[in-house]
Amino acid sequence: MTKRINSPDTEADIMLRKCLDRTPRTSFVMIAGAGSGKTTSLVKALSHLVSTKSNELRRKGQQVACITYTEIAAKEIRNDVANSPLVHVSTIHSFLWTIGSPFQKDIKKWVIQRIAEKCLEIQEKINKPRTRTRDRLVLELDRLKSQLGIVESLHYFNYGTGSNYAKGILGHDDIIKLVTSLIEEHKMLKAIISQKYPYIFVDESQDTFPNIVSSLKLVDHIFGKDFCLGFFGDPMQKIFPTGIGEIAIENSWERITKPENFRCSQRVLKTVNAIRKPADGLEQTRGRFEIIEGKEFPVEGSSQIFILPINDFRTSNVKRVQQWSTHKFDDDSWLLDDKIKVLVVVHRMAAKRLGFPNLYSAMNDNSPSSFKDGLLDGTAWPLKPFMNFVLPLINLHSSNLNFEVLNILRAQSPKLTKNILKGDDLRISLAELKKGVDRLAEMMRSDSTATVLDVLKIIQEYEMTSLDERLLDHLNETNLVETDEDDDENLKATEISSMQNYFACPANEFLGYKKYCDNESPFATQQGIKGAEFDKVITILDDDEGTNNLFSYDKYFGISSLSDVDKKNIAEGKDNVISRTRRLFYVSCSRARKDLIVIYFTSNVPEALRLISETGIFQKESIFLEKDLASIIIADNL
Ligand SMILES: Nc1ncnc2c1ncn2[C@@H]1O[C@H](COP(=O)(O)OP(=O)(O)OP(=O)(O)O)[C@@H](O)[C@H]1O
Repeated sequence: MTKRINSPDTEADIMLRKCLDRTPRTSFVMIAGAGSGKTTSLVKALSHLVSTKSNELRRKGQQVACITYTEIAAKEIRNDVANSPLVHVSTIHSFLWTIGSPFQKDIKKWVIQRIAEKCLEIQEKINKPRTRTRDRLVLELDRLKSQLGIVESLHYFNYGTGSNYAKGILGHDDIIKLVTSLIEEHKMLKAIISQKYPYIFVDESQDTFPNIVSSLKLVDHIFGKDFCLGFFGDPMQKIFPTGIGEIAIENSWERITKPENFRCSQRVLKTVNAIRKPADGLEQTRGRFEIIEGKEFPVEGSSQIFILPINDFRTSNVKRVQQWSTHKFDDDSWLLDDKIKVLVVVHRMAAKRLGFPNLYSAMNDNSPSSFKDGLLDGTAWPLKPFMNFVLPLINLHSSNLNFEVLNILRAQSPKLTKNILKGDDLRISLAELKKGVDRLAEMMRSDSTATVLDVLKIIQEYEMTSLDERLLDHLNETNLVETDEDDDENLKATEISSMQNYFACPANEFLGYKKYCDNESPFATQQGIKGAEFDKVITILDDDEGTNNLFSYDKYFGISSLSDVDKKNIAEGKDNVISRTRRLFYVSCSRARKDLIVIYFTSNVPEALRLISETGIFQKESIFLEKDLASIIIADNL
């Protein structure tokens, strides 16, 4: 059994077990702060159901469903419940596809309707008297209309990274829209869900799409007697704009809270509580304890901030702070990559050190916001052929795992999926694909000069995986329709220039980028480390390095003034730059089990010092400046 299961029971765990034992079944929301053990309670609840309901679940062919935010989190939970076949742990997209994919006729109807909606939107644009791009829009309309004909003839739709209707592939966004609408419309699907998965738990529920919550609530509404929906979350940890935040609790539901924080040392907990205070006033208790010679002691830990100027020495100043910490704490592990976690908002600093500066610039600088956001976790659509195909493929290829290489090709290559090949045809196709794999491996070597475009062309030439339609449009320079002049921002033009920069990037920059996304470097994003924890955390706050206007530490601390839009959002009680940044800061600081160092780069150090001293987030003696690093000398090219 794992550590999580062995954690002592809290009142919340006992309350949750009682809730799960109740007939008729009762849905619930567990809402509690960072490090309070929500995921631990979830794992214990799964284990309780496996031990108390296994006969019933087996007899009825049922499973307990557990939806996690990432595949990494899903793996951890599967491990925690010893891979019990009675527990179905998956990410939301894969769960929805498991539910929706048998309804192929309805899926086809939905896709046809979706294309028709898109046609209508384009037709409306064509009808506008000021449309400059009528000719291109007409072409786009023709293309969509011809897709309609192809889709009519398709018999099977599959789930992929990006939608390609003509090839029968539905991407992430479409899966969410499609399956939630199927659940909403079909009572039979609601019945099937409640019969197959009588318990559905959702972890990190604050970042779940609202339409997923509402469609699951519909299942509960009709079949609630035999169905239990459980959400585990913390609205203060909502990171993504698409997340629901707080889940409204229905009348018959149970609300379970947890007052403790089991993760953070005493010092870090004080910081975390002070960050949260202006939001909802929640003050967590307890903090981390350790057992020494059979006795429990609170872990004191540390929490400090360095306020440093924005200059050319930021990267080396981070190193200096690490060096300073080794002296201060008499602990060399501050210099070891695998002992610390450095959390950044945007990654230029990480990108430079890990060898993907061009990829970073192409996807971040003057690019559409979906590219910038998707760069943070590897989900931007242009990156997907590399993240989901090229990198796993060359990794297996370099380890001579030919069978696994073949499995990827079997699953992804249209050469193998669109026709059932046998005998010589199959042999010829496989030999061709092998050539393609060898060429890709060559192009991705660290000494190769191949560009992203070169790699994509090879994928296309050898039909190794199906490429997203948007990507194909840029590759083939087709359908690059520009938006109307009366649009606020010429999004398509921005996308076109970003894609040109992206195509010109050295393809092997993806090697460093992958390390970054897989958390194999000390760097991670403040957005990407939900649910995780580390002994030593360095959080870097630097608006100057980022162009993501969702967050601003200068605005949060009061160094720069708020825009009219910010003021309007605040006045109207809407989510705003201050509340978003506070949540990001809260999530990143609350990852530290023992020691936390915040490094804040700002253009106005004296003012930042004054304002931060007033917040009470850090003790006065824990606030440091550049002069405190004076004795630390390291090479500036680090
Ligand atoms: N009852 C408990 N007793 C002691 N330690 C616990 C208990 N519950 C959880 N922990 C420990 O506290 C830490 C945080 O737990 P967990 O990750 O489950 O919290 P969480 O609420 O899901 O966190 P977050 O929302 O910040 O991601 C883990 O190290 C876990 O082992």
